[in-house]
Amino acid sequence: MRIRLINPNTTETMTETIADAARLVAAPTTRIEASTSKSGAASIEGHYDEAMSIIGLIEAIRDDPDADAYVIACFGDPGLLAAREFTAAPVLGIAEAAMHAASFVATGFSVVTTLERTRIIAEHLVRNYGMTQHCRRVRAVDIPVLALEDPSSMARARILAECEAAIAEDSSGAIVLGCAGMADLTRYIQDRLQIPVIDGVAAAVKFAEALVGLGLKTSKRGDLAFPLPKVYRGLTADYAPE
Ligand SMILES: O=C(O)C[C@H]1NC(=O)NC1=O
Repeated sequence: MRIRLINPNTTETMTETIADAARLVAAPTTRIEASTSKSGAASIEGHYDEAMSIIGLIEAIRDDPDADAYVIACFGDPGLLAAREFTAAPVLGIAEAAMHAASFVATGFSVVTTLERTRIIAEHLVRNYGMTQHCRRVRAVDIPVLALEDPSSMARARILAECEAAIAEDSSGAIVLGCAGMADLTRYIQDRLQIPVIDGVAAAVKFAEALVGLGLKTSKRGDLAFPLPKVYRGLTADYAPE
């Protein structure tokens, strides 16, 4: 099978980190093809950035209509329901996937994300995904997303310390990494803290494989039916069904 992995921000190097994490767990028969949004912000750190990322996300799906599944590799899961309208293939958001995976291996988990403002957005996701009884706390290390790629930011050490605090203070049995850019930290943290650490990129890839293996596609009844055919002025992501 073939999964289209979409980084909705415009940072190619982060797409490479994400794709490496996906390929590490993908089945031998799964091909991971990664794309970086052609429009929007270099990092997504708020509602506005998420909104600005959705056209690029939809265009990435439009440009690869025959993937068996799609993964939105941004912890805000931007445009998840719009993407599920746009295609019949399964679409996974890394936040939703990570939270469900964590709920299968622990009775409570903590999320460690980047900025305070995205911490609040992650709390909205916890509620929207029905995870309030599983998520003990959402934490932020207060570093910008792109600092994850800067060794001088000490991001790795600060994230590890926040995970240690989560274990000591939150009664959590698992940690969810709250940013696609943290996808390369899973082993580093898990080996040091001896606790399940879930990166949403890896979780989403495996859930995509499972859904495709079950022959499940996105429902086209109700609110996830294909969009009504119309022209969208000024945009390139017109929806014109075959
Ligand atoms: O919301 C965040 O902090 C993380 C989110 N932003 C981004 O550009 N990729 C992400 O996964």
